[in-house]
Amino acid sequence: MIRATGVGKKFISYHRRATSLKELFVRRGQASGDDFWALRDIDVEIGRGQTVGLAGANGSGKSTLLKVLAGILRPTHGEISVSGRIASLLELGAGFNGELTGRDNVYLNASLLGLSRREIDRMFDSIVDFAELPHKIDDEVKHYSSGQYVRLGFAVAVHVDPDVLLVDEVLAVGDEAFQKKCLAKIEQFRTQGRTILFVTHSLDLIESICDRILVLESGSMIFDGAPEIGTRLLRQRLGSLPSDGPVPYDVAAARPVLVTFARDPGGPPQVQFDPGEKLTVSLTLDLTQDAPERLYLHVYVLGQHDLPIWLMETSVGGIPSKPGLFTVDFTVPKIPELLGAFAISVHVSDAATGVPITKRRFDDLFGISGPQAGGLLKVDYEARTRG
Ligand SMILES: Nc1ncnc2c1ncn2[C@@H]1O[C@H](COP(=O)(O)OP(=O)(O)OP(=O)(O)O)[C@@H](O)[C@H]1O
Repeated sequence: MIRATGVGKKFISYHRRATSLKELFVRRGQASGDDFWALRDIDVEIGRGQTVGLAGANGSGKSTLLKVLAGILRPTHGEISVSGRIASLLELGAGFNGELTGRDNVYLNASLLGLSRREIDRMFDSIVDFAELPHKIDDEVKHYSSGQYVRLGFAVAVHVDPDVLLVDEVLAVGDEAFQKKCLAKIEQFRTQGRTILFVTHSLDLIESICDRILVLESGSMIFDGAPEIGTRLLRQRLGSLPSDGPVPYDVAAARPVLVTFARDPGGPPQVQFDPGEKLTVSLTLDLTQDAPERLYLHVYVLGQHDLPIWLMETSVGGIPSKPGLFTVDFTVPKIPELLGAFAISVHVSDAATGVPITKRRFDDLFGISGPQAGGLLKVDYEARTRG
């Protein structure tokens, strides 16, 4: 239904004008004069009928990803494919023309989504009723409050019978009664098997209504999976949950849930490295209360056909016995002279038996590139032609 493959989005920082106060604040502190990657290497596939929450800190790339998926921004790299009618309610300012009346904007917007004039005529009153704006519908939209604007945008988006609904955090602008109405509509869409992707800072909301959470950090997708794990991870990253605090959890004894690659521990995630560069492989594990002590980790770096290239281990007891999510950083000061794409496989073993209690191979890859085009090892050589 929605597929993004290798999607990156670069903005040029020079003369970048903030279009909102929020952006102005978020952008402060970013180096100017550089290319700025708002999204990097995003691979995601969302199937029909899924309700997915998109979360992450301010400026992590959530709105940019929605705009790229909605076709409003063109990705710098990668491919997007979406099947079905896609309706989106993006940030204020995107979608409506301020000089036109609410009525004209409803017609314009719905016709851009492929509805005929007659179809729009038929649903017009229902849209206006849903938005609760009958007295305002013939005013120019630039005179609407942000809440009124969002009401109308949401009303159009849900009336055009979309297969895919993309909703930005704008819902938070509506008052409580309207938010409830929107959530009821989202719930109805869910039961009708439509696909919903929405941005929110409310992790409680994600836990209560989503099948899945995507977590962005500095433009990279650092988690894609179960809401209860993703929200805990994000709370930890945002500092609202102590990393060693007891968290009730009882699905498995120890589960590797996330791998990220960076130069330094805690540094910005990256997936492309050069030989000789520093590499940190960070593994996040989820440990339950009854996890056995004396656990240790084996981490295999796998090459093509899952061939183990090298092994990294913690010492026995290198995993806390306390429950919760924790991260182990394996830092390689100098990447060997290797080339290619590498995956990670993790075994959690109990020293008492030496038997792995959990294994997981992650699909996330990192690449080591160099001037040489093929092969696994970078070998110095000379080519000379004789005769
Ligand atoms: N048109 C643009 N030109 C340049 N930079 C941009 C543009 N739009 C967004 N950015 C930058 O890209 C980064 C990601 O922005 P985005 O709005 O996607 O973040 P977000 O996760 O939605 O944030 P928030 O939670 O604050 O809404 C930010 O640093 C932002 O300043």
